Amino acid sequence: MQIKLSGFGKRYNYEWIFRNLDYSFLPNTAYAILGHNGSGKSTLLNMISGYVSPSEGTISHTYAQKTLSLEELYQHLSFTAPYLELIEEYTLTETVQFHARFRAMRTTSTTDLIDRLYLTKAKDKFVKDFSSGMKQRLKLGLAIYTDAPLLLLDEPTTNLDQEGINWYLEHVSQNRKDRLVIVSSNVAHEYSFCDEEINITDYHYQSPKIKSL
Ligand SMILES: Nc1ncnc2c1ncn2[C@@H]1O[C@H](COP(=O)(O)OP(=O)(O)OP(=O)(O)O)[C@@H](O)[C@H]1O
Repeated sequence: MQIKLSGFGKRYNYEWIFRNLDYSFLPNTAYAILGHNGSGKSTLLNMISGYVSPSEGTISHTYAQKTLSLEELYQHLSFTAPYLELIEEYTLTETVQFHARFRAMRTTSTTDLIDRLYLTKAKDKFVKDFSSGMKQRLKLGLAIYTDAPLLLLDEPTTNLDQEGINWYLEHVSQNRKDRLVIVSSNVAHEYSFCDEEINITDYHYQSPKIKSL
């Protein structure tokens, strides 16, 4: 997967979040989008996923020498973020089975994925009874092990303790080969494996009046 942003910008009401972003995300590379709280990291990740439209500029997603339409893109990306919800009424096993009905997985079976999550003992537990760290591990596991060439992770270690962070780093590192991985973060350990860093604040818009001061 390759992604090209040209003259990319986002404005909410009258406020430009970022502007004039020209960037190419190359295949088989891991990128970190960095910046302080409210700088626009999640907005950019959502735009890369096709969920949020740009206010100006264009984006293209290319896979196997073909430019993907928005509908095709959804089958080629895997995305998780702290604000995305799980179905609380399902057990862990039901959650994994439900997900696997719609998406091809890199794991061999439901049990295989649950074992990789180190959540075997919780296989029949309802998601609503999971701790916040268990939920985050489940969301990350579903994202990392979905067989998609584009993996987007927004603040991946939210709610994880040190053991959970180690688990995430091990599994994302094992599964980054042959994929484009983009992580949005302001915590160093979340993106230590990344090859490239983009600071979204470099693309913050200043009006010509402010610039000249
Ligand atoms: N739907 C929206 N409508 C209006 N403003 C929005 C909307 N979504 C985001 N914003 C604004 O855009 C800016 C960037 O938000 P965003 O969530 O992308 O930042 P972030 O860098 O991911 O922050 P954090 O590190 O806190 O998660 C913020 O000022 C936010 O208030």
